[in-house]
Amino acid sequence: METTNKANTMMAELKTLCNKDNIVLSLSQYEKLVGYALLLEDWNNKINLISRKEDAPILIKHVFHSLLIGLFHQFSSSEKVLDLGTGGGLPGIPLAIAWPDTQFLLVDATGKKIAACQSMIKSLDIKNAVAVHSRVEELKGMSFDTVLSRQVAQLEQLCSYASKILKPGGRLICLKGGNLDHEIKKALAGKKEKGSFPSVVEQFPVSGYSPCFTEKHIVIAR
Ligand SMILES: C[S@@+](CC[C@H](N)C(=O)[O-])C[C@H]1O[C@@H](n2cnc3c(N)ncnc32)[C@H](O)[C@@H]1O
Repeated sequence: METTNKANTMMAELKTLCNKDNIVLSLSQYEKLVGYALLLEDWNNKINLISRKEDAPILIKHVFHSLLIGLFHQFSSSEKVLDLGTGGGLPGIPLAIAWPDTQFLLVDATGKKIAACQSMIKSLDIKNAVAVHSRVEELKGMSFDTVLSRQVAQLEQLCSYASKILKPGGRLICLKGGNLDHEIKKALAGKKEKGSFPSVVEQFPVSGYSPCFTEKHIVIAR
């Protein structure tokens, strides 16, 4: 009974935010997103997946934050997406729920985090996401239209990984915090060693979407 009340309150909160920002989702997608936030909280009590600082609800700080990528990039049905360093499934699981026709591969170097992702994907019956225990450098014979990454590495390093696995014309989309000017300059300066990737880097502030996202940006490298 208590869990149902908590889930209903969370659903109402998420709906308010999504409606305000024109993120259109069905009831079953809201249920899965709330279900994911609850499972992530449970798993986080067992293994370290996300920060344990209780400064903001998981649903906003992690789930809604991941969904914001969809406001800056429309995923398509034929698109192949990699979530590099997914940890507990961020941003890959919320985006797979929101974009059920797009295929998401979630990879992480830590096996127990991937085991948690696999369990959550199964419990939530998410058909378009697969979680694999691997370092990104070890993915062989695979290429992607889009590489996503949240809180994994400096942009220059992420561009180096992405340049080897992106299809021509693909993009790297990162969720990052702080002042990124120096990081972006370094990524652009290092492009000669990475087959001219990236040629363009854009950053979009997301602080307007919630007070939880002060100094946070979406960075898109092409
Ligand atoms: C700070 S966590 C962030 C996890 C998640 N993206 C999030 O936003 O909560 C960084 C994750 O990246 C993974 N990682 C770092 N380098 C990696 C690599 N080269 N290949 C795969 N995973 C990597 C780590 O194992 C760790 O789980």
